[in-house]
Amino acid sequence: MFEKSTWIRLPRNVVVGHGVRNEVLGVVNDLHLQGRPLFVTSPTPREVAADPIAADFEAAGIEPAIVTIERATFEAVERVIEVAEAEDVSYLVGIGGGKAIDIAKLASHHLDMGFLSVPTAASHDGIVSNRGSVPDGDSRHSVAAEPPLAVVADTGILADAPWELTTAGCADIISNYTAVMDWRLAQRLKDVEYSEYAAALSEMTAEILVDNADLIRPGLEESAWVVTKALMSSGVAMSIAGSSRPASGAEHLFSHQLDRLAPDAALHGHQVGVGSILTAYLHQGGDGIWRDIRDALSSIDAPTTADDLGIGDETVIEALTTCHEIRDRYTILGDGMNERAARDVATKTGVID
Ligand SMILES: NC(=O)C1=CN([C@@H]2O[C@H](COP(=O)(O)OP(=O)(O)OC[C@H]3O[C@@H](n4cnc5c(N)ncnc54)[C@H](OP(=O)(O)O)[C@@H]3O)[C@@H](O)[C@H]2O)C=CC1
Ligand SMILES: O=C(CO)COP(=O)(O)O
Ligand SMILES: [Zn+2]
Repeated sequence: MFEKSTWIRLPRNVVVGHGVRNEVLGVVNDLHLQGRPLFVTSPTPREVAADPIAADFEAAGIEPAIVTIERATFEAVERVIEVAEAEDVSYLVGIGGGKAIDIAKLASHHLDMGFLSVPTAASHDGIVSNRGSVPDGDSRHSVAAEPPLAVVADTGILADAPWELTTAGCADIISNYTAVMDWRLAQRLKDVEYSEYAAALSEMTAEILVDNADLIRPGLEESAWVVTKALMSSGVAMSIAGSSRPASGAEHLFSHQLDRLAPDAALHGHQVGVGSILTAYLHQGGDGIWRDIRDALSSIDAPTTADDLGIGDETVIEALTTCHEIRDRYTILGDGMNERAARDVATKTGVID
């Protein structure tokens, strides 16, 4: 008897375009959300978007509660939950980059409330996904969470954000190539659950982005449009898979370890991009696609070396040799690289001198 079942949860409304910041209230009405919202944001996105959106709500007679978080931590999730309970809110709106959206997503899951995703930077592919990514001591959890009921992505805001945030989003997408290689490897060696549809969507998203690399230029609002669509598509791949596997392999483990070894040195997307150069080489050797990944990153001004990331060569080696321990996710790193092998791949790919 065939007993397999799946439950894919996706946003009901996706609104993308110039000036759609003004549509958040309309989306709330369309979803029949009642009561008071809690806006979860971080310092810069608060100024850029959360305060103006709050003014729209106030003009309509709804006074949002607002909580501003500084870092993506489980303590921040708890704080948001406490504020939500104290302020008697009915739904959440995550307004910001990856940290604000992840925290809103996790808190809404805990509270069993809907949430809206309002990205202010095209910097990560968690905009739509049903996963939250939070560091916890020596490990980093990819936690099942509430997917957004709706996404409102204002390309005007995204295009005005610092250019490096957009190149970080591109690099997060380009890293899908190696994430899918790791996923297929884990399926072959460890029989992990695998979805061909999610893998194909994730790879195709990276391919479309690379094919449109010439449209991705600073100051062009069309760039924000191209990148945001790719970020959403990658998030949908994660939701179809019910895991971050289509978009997170060993290159993400490398980045998560850098977050511990060199906090705030570089953006998530930039770190995973450099990780992807390294792990593509590990998968396929010198003749494989590592050069294409490096050239694609370089063509959009994303970092390709330790220097570009602002970290030392030894930090790269430490991250490479230890990041397999971060979580129980089988990748090309297997049970860990030794130092000589790590130095070899990092030197041959030009990531370190
Ligand atoms: N759940 C998922 O599936 C995924 C989750 N992630 C997670 O997302 C996070 C990375 O996202 P990322 O967006 O890089 O991180 P942040 O949310 O930390 O944002 C990066 C920086 O951009 C700033 N910023 C955001 N919007 C604007 C704007 N419009 N103008 C100027 N500055 C702005 C933030 O300012 P400020 O410091 O003031 O807030 C911050 O300094 C990581 O925690 C990662 O693990 C990434 C991919 C997928
Ligand atoms: O960043 C992600 C996908 O781009 C997902 O992050 P995790 O590695 O925490 O699952
Ligand atoms: Zn990522």
